[in-house]
Order: sequence, then C-alpha cells, then structure tokens
Amino acid sequence: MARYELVKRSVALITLTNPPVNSLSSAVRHGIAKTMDRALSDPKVTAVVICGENGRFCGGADIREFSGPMRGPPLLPLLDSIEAGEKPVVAAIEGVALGGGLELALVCHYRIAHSKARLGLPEVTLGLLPAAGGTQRLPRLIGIPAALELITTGRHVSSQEALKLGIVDQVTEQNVCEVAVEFALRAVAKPLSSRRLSALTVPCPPDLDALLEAVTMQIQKKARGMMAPLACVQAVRAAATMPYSQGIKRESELMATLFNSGQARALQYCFFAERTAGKWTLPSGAQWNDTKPREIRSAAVIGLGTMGRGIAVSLARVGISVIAVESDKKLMETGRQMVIGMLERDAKRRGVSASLNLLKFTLSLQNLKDVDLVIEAVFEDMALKKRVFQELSKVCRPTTLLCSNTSGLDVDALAGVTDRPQLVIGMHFFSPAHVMKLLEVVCGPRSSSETIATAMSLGKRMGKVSVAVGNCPGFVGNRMLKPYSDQATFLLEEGATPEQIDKVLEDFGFAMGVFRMSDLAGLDVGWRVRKESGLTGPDVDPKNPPRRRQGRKYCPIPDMVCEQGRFGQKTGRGWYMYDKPGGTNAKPDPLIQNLLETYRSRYGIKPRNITDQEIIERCLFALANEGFRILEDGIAARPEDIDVIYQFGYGFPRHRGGPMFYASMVGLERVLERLEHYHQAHPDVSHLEPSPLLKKLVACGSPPIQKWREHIKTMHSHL
Ligand SMILES: CCC/C=C/C(=O)SCCNC(=O)CCNC(=O)[C@H](O)C(C)(C)COP(=O)([O-])OP(=O)([O-])OC[C@H]1O[C@@H](n2cnc3c(N)ncnc32)[C@H](O)[C@@H]1OP(=O)([O-])[O-]
Repeated sequence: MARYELVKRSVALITLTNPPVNSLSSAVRHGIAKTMDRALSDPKVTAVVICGENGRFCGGADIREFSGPMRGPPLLPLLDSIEAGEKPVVAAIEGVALGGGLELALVCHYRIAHSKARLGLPEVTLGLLPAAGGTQRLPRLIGIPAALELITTGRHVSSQEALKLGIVDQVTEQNVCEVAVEFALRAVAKPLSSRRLSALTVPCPPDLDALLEAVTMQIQKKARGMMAPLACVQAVRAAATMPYSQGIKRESELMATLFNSGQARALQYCFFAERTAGKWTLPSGAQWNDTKPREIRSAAVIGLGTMGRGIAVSLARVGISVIAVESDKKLMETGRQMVIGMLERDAKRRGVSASLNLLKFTLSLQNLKDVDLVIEAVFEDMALKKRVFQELSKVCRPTTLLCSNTSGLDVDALAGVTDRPQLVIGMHFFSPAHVMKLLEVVCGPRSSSETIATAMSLGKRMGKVSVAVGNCPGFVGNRMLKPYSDQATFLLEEGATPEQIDKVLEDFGFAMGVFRMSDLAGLDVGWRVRKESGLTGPDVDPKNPPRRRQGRKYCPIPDMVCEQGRFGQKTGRGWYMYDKPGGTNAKPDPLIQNLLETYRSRYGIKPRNITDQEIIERCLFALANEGFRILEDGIAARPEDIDVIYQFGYGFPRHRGGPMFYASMVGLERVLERLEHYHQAHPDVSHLEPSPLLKKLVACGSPPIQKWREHIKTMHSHL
C-alpha cells in the first residue's frame, strides 16, 4: 500500500498505492510507517519524497474505516514521527491533498503542488475535525484567520491559492514527483527546525476573541445546529492559546465528542449516499456502468419561464449549444435578456468568459430539427405538454431525446403521444435550475437504458446530483412533500401557528420551515393543481362534506389563504406578511391568526397546545412513512436515493442524513409506535398509517439502513 524506490541514488520515493484516491487505510498507514523507517535508517538515503499513485496524492483518511474498530497504526503519532525525522521529506502533491492527506503533507518539511491540484481540510463536512494535527499545524503555517476559514468551511483551494496562502512552497506544471526529487536533493543538509510546523509559534491576531466570536456567529447562522464547525473553532482557539502539546490534546478531545455523534454518522452516510445515487440499475439488468450515454452537443429548451431560463443557463455554461423557444416575441425578448444576464453574472463569478455564442432564441419549434436533445419546460399542464411532445415528435429527427421538466406529471403519458417513447424521459429540475444541485431523472416504463444513461450523464455534466426515479404522481420528492405539508396544515387546524411550526422545523435544521418555503415558492402553484384535481374550486360538489375530499380528510386553509390573493412573497402576503411584494423578511400576520381562529370556531375545533415533539414527529414521520411506500412501490431504488433528493432538493439538514436516515436513527420501532399512535388519533389520515415495509423492517429486527434493500428487492421496481 506504499511502494518504496530509491531514485537518484539517494532519494527515497514513497508512493501511496490505494486506488482510487489513495486514502489512508490501515494498510496504507502501515505501509507509510514501514517505508519511512526504511528511508530513515538507510544511510544511502539523504531525503524522502512522498507522492500518490495515479495522479492523486491522497484523499485523506479512509472514511469507510470510521464505522468499524480502529486497526493499524494511528495516524497522529505516525505523522508526528515523519515531521520529527532528521532527513528532509517533500510532499509531491498531484490531484488532491485532502483531510488526512493534507495533514500528511503538512508534516512533510516541504510541499510542491501540481498546478491543477486541490488542497483542503474537508473533515468538517463529514462531521469531524482535522484531528491528525491539522487544526494545530495549519494555523501555525498560514495564520489564524485563513486557517479558521479553511477548517470551518472545509473549502478546497487551488494550488495557486495554496501558494499565496503559504500552504505550499512551489507550484509546478511539470512532473511533480521529478520536481520534488530535485527539490529534495537541494534541501539536504539545510536545517529542518523552522520547517517543523508543530515547533512554530502561532501568529496570533490581536483581536482573537472578536474574530472567533464573529466566526462562531456566522456558523450559528449558516450551519444551524451543526456541531463540527463549532468544534473546529474551539480547536483553532487552542492552537492560538496553547502550546502544541496541549493543543493537540484538545484537538483529540474535541474529535472524540464528534466522532461518535449522530451528526458525524449522518454526514458520512451522506457522503456515500451521494456517490451511490448515480448508480442506477434496471430490472432488465442494464445499469450505470454498462450503458454508454449519448454525447450531447446541442439542446433545445422550450419555455423561458423561471425553470426554462435556469435550464438554458445550466446547459450553456457546460458548453452545450442551446436553442431556446418561446411562444411570443415579447416573452422571448424578456427571456433572452434574463438568460444572457444570468450567464454573464455566472461567468463573472467563475472568472471565465460567458458562452453567449452558444445561445439562439426562436419562436418556432421548426428550428429544432437537428438538436440532440430537447428539454420541455412549459407550464405544468398535461394537455399543453402533450401538444408540445406531439409537435416535437414531428419536427425533431428520430434520434432526438425528448425530456420533460415536469414536477409530477405522468412521463409515460407524454411518451405515448410521440413516435419514440423509448427516447422520452423526465428531467425534473429544481428552482432556480442553474443553482439547485438536484435532478430527478424520471424513468418511464418505456425509457431505454441509453436514454436514462444520457439524462444521468447530462445531469452530472451540468454539476447536478442526479437520481434515477420511477414514474408516479409527484415522483419521489413532491410525492413525499404532500404528507409532510398536509401534517403541517392539519396542525394549524388543531391549534398551531405557521411561525411555531416553521420555528420547530428550522431548529431541527431545515433551511426553511414548510410555510416560509411555500411563501417563497408561491402558494398559487399548489392552489392551481388542487383546483385542477377537483379538490377545491367550483368543481367541488356542494354536497361534499366540509374538510373531506375524495374520501379523505382535507384541510381547506391553504385555499382560503389563496382566495384572499395571498400568494406568498411575490404578493407581499402569504402565510406571513412582507414589507413589500417580493420582500423576504417574513413577519407573523395577525390576519392569518384571525383566519385560523375564525376557521376553528366555524368547525367547532377547540385549539390545543401542540408540542414541538408532536410537530417533528407528525411532519417527519409522515414524510419518512411515504418514503417507505415509495421504496415498496419501486419508485426509488434505495433509501439513500430518497435522502439525497431531500437534502439537495428540499433543504433537509444534511447533518440529519435525510428523512430515511433520520427514521433509522430515531429507531424504526419508535417511528412505527408513534405513527400508530397518531393514526389512532387521526384514523381518516391515511398518510399516518404505518407502511407495510416499515412494519416488515421492524418485524425483522430493524436492520441498519444499508440492509433495507434486502427486504425490498422482491418487490416490483418501476426503475
Ligand atoms: C484522525 C483522522 C483525521 C482525518 C480525517 C480525514 O481525512 S476524513 C477524510 C477527508 N477527505 C475527504 O473528505 C475527501 C473525500 N473525497 C472526495 O472529496 C472525493 O472523493 C475526491 C475529491 C477525492 C475525488 O472525487 P472524484 O469525483 O474524482 O471521485 P469520487 O468522489 O466519486 O470518489 C471515488 C471513489 O472513492 C471513494 N472515496 C473517496 N474518498 C474517500 C475516502 N477518503 N475514503 C474512502 N473512500 C473514498 C468514493 O466513495 C468513491 O467510491 P466508489 O463510489 O467508486 O465506490
């Protein structure tokens, strides 16, 4: 796991060999210890270079090992011994030096990086801190403010920035190992004491307390409820205020609290879930690694509303030429200005030139004859979408892929009106599409494996986390949202307020509570859907009993809010009031309070005191319960996919893992018991009835989430 060679007769070249990222597994740590001993004890060796195989220095500790018992030599003493050695050691950094990988580089006496390398201490994103001396050495090297920023955010820096910060000594475009070997030969016999970072004093800013306080406040605002960034601040404070020997002890103590926390487990689960999500498999046996995606060079986007504009930007900025289609000249001109503005701002932020030459705008579908792929982003109206797909089927060449950016309509029904159902697929973007990372790739029963591979690969190319899901109303994300938001509105009936529910959800870690999120998205969207599905509006039979629709309990409060013209932020009024239309500062509105009171008295509901616990349990267990049904129905392949969708599309706190992981952490037995309890109290709310899969898992002894699939694999898959 670490190869040893003697080069230039006196330099020991140690190469880490643990593909794909040369992580510091126990075998690699063992290999480093053995090869370093050999280098230090061989009188022929005057200097050492450490590098990584296959163009990657080191991706850090082996995260998979965190869930088992510690084996092999511990990292910290190993690194300390490298730094203490009497022969110069040079790190040759290619690809990445991340986490423990950068900590390894920091104990080397010199660091040479390739110009394309990236460096960072991303442990915080895994719920940890750099506990192999990183929190103590980096501040000694680059100062407290810069180290604090890198350690608390986990941000990767380019080798150019690393050079400016003083993390590396040299950046090269040449073979980094060869440069490092030459560098090592020149370093022989030079004193090493000033190169041992643990021996340096920390350049401490005079306003240390104010700085730490400001960073803490920023973290509390941005990384709500997360323990690791705050522990990082404390570790850096120790570097600033204690000698190395004590600081390192503090670092270990803080790591110990984080290491066994549910947050660390959740964040590490998320790391792997995100990588597993791209690995789709069809019942036919076709899968992600044996199906070649088509190359997409040109695309069309139909409809330049909010979604279409974001999609056009996402495509153009990765070099795909885009023809954008609108139905009238004025809308097309507005769309053009907005897309150009968005692309220019995006390019400025990334320091590149805007690819405006890739954009064309047109009023006619006839201009789409030769594109490789079309993404339809018109209004969420089945009849309209069908007309567009019929037209596309006539106009586009027979090999063009036809995709719909629908948020919940039947993708197979769209496929059915075309001459190429196997080339039709859903690509559900999230708003704003050029910012949000999630893409649900909705596989219809007739979508071919090549079509799925192409949509997934296009998502990846656009920088999205793409998840393949089956075709059902609302797919995964929006289907699960319904029971979650229904519970929130039922709780309003029973005595809660929007601000109370939102506060509980935001304290749990959601970026926004359900009501603030609806105000942002626009309440009229759901209202229109409910009217179209006959749940509200003139089509409802007057003999229909109040608060019941289509045989189920129904809460009309959201409709009543819309009837008052309160559509959320855009109208300055919704569940909250805002200082102006488009305002973002939500304030509780006494008119909503009145509306709720009038409603409750009209239906004889005696408001009761609702606890935070009930809000969490009813909203989140109903959400997870629908997730279990989705797994049963074969709409999502694994719980990880659902969790990835909820983190990236719906602001579910990453340090809670996602609704399914959260349920597993609470304990499936407990989730089942609470759902049974609430279902007994509300027998007419079917979403609270525990799903058969949940019951089955509990009956099987509540296996860990990674084993759930074994209990669902016999069921029918829609993927
Ligand atoms: C005392 C301890 C203190 C130190 C703590 C740490 O160092 S904490 C660690 C701090 N370090 C980090 O947080 C860095 C984490 N890693 C990354 O950020 C990225 O993987 C990357 C930038 C290194 C490469 O990106 P890329 O898009 O080119 O590739 P990709 O992302 O698709 O990964 C390819 C495969 O490698 C796997 N794998 C990757 N890393 C690790 C690992 N450390 N371990 C195990 N496995 C790892 C990954 O799961 C995937 O496996 P699969 O699905 O093929 O079975």
